[in-house]
Amino acid sequence: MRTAYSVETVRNAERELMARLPEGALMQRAAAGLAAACAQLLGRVAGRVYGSRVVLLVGSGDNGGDALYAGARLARRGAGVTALLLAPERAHGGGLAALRRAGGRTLDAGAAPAAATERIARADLVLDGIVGIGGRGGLRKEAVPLADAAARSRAAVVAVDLPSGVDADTGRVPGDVVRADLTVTFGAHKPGLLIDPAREYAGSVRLVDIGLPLPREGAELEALQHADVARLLPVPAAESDKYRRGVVGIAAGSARYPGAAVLAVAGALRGGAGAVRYVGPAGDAVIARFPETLVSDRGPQRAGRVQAWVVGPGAGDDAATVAQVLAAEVPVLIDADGLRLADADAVRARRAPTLMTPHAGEAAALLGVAREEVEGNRLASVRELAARYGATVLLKGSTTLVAGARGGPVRVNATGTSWLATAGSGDVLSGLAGSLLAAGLSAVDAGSAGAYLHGLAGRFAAQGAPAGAHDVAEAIPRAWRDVRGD
Ligand SMILES: NC(=O)C1=CN([C@@H]2O[C@H](COP(=O)(O)OP(=O)(O)OC[C@H]3O[C@@H](n4cnc5c(N)ncnc54)[C@H](OP(=O)(O)O)[C@@H]3O)[C@@H](O)[C@H]2O)[C@@H](O)CC1
Ligand SMILES: Nc1ncnc2c1ncn2[C@@H]1O[C@H](COP(=O)(O)OP(=O)(O)O)[C@@H](O)[C@H]1O
Ligand SMILES: [K+]
Repeated sequence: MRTAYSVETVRNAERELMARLPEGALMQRAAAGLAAACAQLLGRVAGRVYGSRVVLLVGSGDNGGDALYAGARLARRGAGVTALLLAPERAHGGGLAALRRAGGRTLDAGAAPAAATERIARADLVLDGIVGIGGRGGLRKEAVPLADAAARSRAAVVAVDLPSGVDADTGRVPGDVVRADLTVTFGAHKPGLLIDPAREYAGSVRLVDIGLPLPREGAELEALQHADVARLLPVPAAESDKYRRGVVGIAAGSARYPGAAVLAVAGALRGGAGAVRYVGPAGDAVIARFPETLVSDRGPQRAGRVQAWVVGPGAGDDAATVAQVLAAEVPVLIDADGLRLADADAVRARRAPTLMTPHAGEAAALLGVAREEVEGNRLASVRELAARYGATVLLKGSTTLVAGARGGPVRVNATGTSWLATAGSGDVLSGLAGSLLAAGLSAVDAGSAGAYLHGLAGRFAAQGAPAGAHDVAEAIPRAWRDVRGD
């Protein structure tokens, strides 16, 4: 499991550790890890460290200090290092002295802007130490020309702790920001490194262990890895039968959208339940494609027992079916049209788990805000929805977030690919996650393991070329095998 901690938690852990260590020891650990990552990258982009050109963007805080000490280490290995100082009188004193001792140079970026951008243009590597977890708001205007020059330059850009300008705790991008190829972060991932839109600016992320004593409880985010998902996935035991494995009911599709029913069933059949029951007007289309489906036209209450329901994909305006499903005393996944048709009080009154799976537009409609507001504030939005509905909420998108009904760390999933932005792929996810619910996973586990498999399946289906939602469903077994190491 990968975790991310808030700035406040990181600061507390830092204080606790600093009290036990000699002054400056933590920054030296950070700088050593940072310099090692930079040296490795320089090997790739410039052939070697010796003789390479490194430019440091140095702000007024400890983030700049990290960059200066790392720059000193690279200078000692023969790199030509220039520090561009945004606030020369406030730059980290010890770091400046170390860089100068190692033969590095400094330049006042404000006083010599042309020389500063020219250095960046000719660099092999730019280290962004403008601002880290102490930053507020987007980049200040004096830093913007440096960030722009770095974006234009052919240099590899390495962000120190965070890309300067992103919001560490929320993943918001409130203004101008540095775009990095690699972010070297210290002690713990910060939420902004794992959540869009900020994540997109971080490039690949490397964590340097500096020994921070982080609390076992109290992470803001969790990201499942292969091993975590493998432990969650239901595998039939020798004594299993189809009913013990769980039956998932799919109440989806309409005369207008029969395909949504087919795709939800396609996901459900690959989700681990022992049987899939379909209720709705698209029975013929479902049976034609998946003859193993148990089809009923008698409505959810008389369709036979299920261990979980999925309701909503392609449902049109069938509010009565949604209401019947919500009245069932088994876990329910509500997606698509179901989100619009579900009565909020009926959702809150449910005793069995509820998993809601909106995309940003649907989440915005439920919250009564603009879509952009959800996209810019994904973490706050998913938590707010979960609290309002007393339900687990899975917010879809380039990074998928799953917030539990009772708070706790939010699960984040980034296994997906933008090829998944194709009509019907959400229907496949709803069937898949619903099947995992029927197999006995909690709503948070079903949502996050479902999103994990769905994202991987999307990658396998696409492999760099467009894929349809049915291709994604067909690639789910490959994603299972990949996760289980089979
Ligand atoms: N935690 C740990 O365990 C460890 C932390 N370490 C490192 O320390 C870093 C945190 O250092 P920090 O606290 O000095 O804050 P930092 O990020 O340098 O920024 C503050 C300065 O930036 C300025 N500023 C603010 N907003 C700005 C903006 N939008 N655009 C431009 N400037 C802006 C602000 O100026 P002011 O508001 O005072 O005018 C202030 O001077 C952390 O990210 C990590 O790299 C490691 O060394 C070791 C272990
Ligand atoms: N840019 C993206 N990167 C990764 N995954 C994405 C991206 N865009 C969409 N997805 C995923 O694709 C699926 C789309 O679902 P949804 O928006 O409900 O589409 P539909 O209603 O057409 O089925 C979700 O699982 C979502 O997380
Ligand atoms: K930075």
